[in-house]
Amino acid sequence: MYRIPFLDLPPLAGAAGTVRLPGSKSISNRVLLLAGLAEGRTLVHELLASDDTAVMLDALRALGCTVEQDSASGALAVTGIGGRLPVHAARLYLGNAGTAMRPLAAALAVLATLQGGEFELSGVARMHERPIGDLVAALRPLGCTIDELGTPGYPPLRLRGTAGGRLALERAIRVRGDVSSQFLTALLLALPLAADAQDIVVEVDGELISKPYVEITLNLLARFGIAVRREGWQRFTIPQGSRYRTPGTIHVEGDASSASYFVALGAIAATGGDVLRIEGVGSDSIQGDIRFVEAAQAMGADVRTGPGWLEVRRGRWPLQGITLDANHIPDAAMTLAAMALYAEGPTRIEGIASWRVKETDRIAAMAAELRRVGASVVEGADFIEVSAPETWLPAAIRTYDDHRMAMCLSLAAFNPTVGARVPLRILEPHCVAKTFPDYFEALFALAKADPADIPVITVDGPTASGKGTLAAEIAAALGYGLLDSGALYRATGIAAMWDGVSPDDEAALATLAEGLDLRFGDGADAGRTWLRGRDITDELRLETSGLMASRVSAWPAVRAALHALQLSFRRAPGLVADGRDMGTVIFPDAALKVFLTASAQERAARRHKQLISKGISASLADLRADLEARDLRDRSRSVSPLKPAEDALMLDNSALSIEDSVAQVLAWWQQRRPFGHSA
Ligand SMILES: Nc1ncnc2c1ncn2[C@@H]1O[C@H](COP(=O)(O)OP(=O)(O)OP(=O)(O)O)[C@@H](O)[C@H]1O
Ligand SMILES: Nc1ccn([C@H]2C[C@H](O)[C@@H](COP(=O)(O)O)O2)c(=O)n1
Repeated sequence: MYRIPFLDLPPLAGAAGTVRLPGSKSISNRVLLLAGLAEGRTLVHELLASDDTAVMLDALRALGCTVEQDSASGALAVTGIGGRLPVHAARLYLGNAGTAMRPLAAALAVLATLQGGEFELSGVARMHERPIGDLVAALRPLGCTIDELGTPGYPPLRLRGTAGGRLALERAIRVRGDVSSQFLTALLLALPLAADAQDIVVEVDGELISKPYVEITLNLLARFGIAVRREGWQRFTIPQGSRYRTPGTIHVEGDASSASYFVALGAIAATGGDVLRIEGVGSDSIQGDIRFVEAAQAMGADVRTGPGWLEVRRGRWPLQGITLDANHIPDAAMTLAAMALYAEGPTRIEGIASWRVKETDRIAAMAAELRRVGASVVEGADFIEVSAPETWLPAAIRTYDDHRMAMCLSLAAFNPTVGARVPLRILEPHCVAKTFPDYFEALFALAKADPADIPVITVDGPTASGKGTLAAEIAAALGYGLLDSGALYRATGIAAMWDGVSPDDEAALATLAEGLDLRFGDGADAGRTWLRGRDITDELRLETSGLMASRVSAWPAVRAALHALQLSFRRAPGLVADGRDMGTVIFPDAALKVFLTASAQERAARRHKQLISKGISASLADLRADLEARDLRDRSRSVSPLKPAEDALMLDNSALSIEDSVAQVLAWWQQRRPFGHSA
């Protein structure tokens, strides 16, 4: 996940490949709560790992459930409380997870009333602005004691009761259904806790919105042994004697709302025979948002489906604007507003008043951010109408701590498909952690870009000037990839030493370089390097390897052999490359070129300190002599000598800290980008 203040997306021109979706948030949190209330152990496969499920898991642990990884299956094992509270007091922090706050509030209100206890539920500031009053209003007449600790009608809440209390269940429980279907879902998930002695009836006031989410609830309740009887969408009966029974094992299907971004991506950018395949959700989905596919098809997407998969190609182009009542797909409908950027005629999405009480006021937020990229937008209390930009603008997109804002607006980066070529900045991209922590990684794995559009920052300079350190920090700050080009020459030198190839045998060295079986680790292995399957991370940094690299790199055939490999590192969202000729030869079109220097004395002192810290003794004088000899060879060779590019910015960091150098380069970078500092 990109934990950085902003992520710049280069103009993206196409998309193809396969994406495996993370588990559905709605299913994950319902399954977790049901498993937590049930008796016995439930193995949950393909659970979504995200902020919203993390807060639910923390809550279950605090309430006395056991949550562990099952080593045999790799699934998450939840051992529930069997409807009996082992813990009678807890303070639960639920972030911004509506799917945790509402059902837990109902379940703990019921449990505290019947078995005694005191529970406080709170969340982030926005959670305290998201309504819960209708649920409180449904629970209080039953005899639940609920204190509203902040603004009436909103979390935080305290739920309390004394053991032996009873619930007034003789009459139907009434709940409003026209603000959020989560209130009904919360009651349906919680009330089986009290169905020992009688049927429990819940009646909905007003037109129930987001019915498909209630269908998910009913479907999962059935999986846990609760067969709710439904009369239309107004009356629901939980039969007497209902008891949660673990199904033993349950699989969470991929998130249909998350699928919408990739369906849209295929419709916009899977051209010329390319296909975008989405795995984890398909024609057999129990999620209402799967019907987003119909809306996307109406706009022109070519979508084929099967059990557990979707395949998308561009169909009609440009897409076609539609008018749709999206009450049945409230979350995925946001993606239609992003597709509207590529449509002929306006796209009007109606029946979406609930957007205003989600993670943010999504109607206002979408309107503001779509306008930022150049779209014309009309908004109303319960609709939004979007027309494609006449002129695309490079924009810094605010995300309002709303995962869907970030994911939807990222689709604006595909503007080269309509003849524009503007980059996009997504502010606070880590908000996607709520449902799809690796969303941007998944997007970049599918996206195609013209290499010329992928920004490169080069850092060249003499040995031990701090290039590697600076490049790694800049890459981390921008979420860009990293090319340590010296490592390629070092690895070639190591391979030559292993194979007994002379550093003077240009042809043999070039053959080695050409077939270099080199692998750079990522994730938990980031920073490690393997040559022919052998870990050479430490060997790579030895002074002997550096000197050998300096010798082999002087041969034109070796440099030619490594050229294409270096270019292949230029991938979205961008690259920081360090070496000797990054700005002069390999990436002459780099957007920013830095030539980093420091005095020989300072560089020798740094190298000395570095070696001593690794327990390697070295003489300062010898080190200085070695690095000066290496610099001389690197500067005076006939091909790609070490020298600043004509358009490089010089940075002498002899008297600068690492932080100062990083800040300077980031400041230069900001000046080069079209976004300015807007937020
Ligand atoms: N601005 C700085 N101030 C102080 N120390 C620094 C600075 N920049 C880097 N260093 C330290 O200098 C040492 C050498 O840095 P680094 O390995 O990044 O240099 P390099 O130019 O990549 O070297 P090489 O060309 O040999 O790969 C490291 O221990 C690093 O922490
Ligand atoms: N782009 C590059 C990178 C490195 N080299 C050569 C010259 C260096 O002395 C040697 C080791 O590089 P380091 O890891 O210290 O950056 O490799 C080069 O010629 N061109």
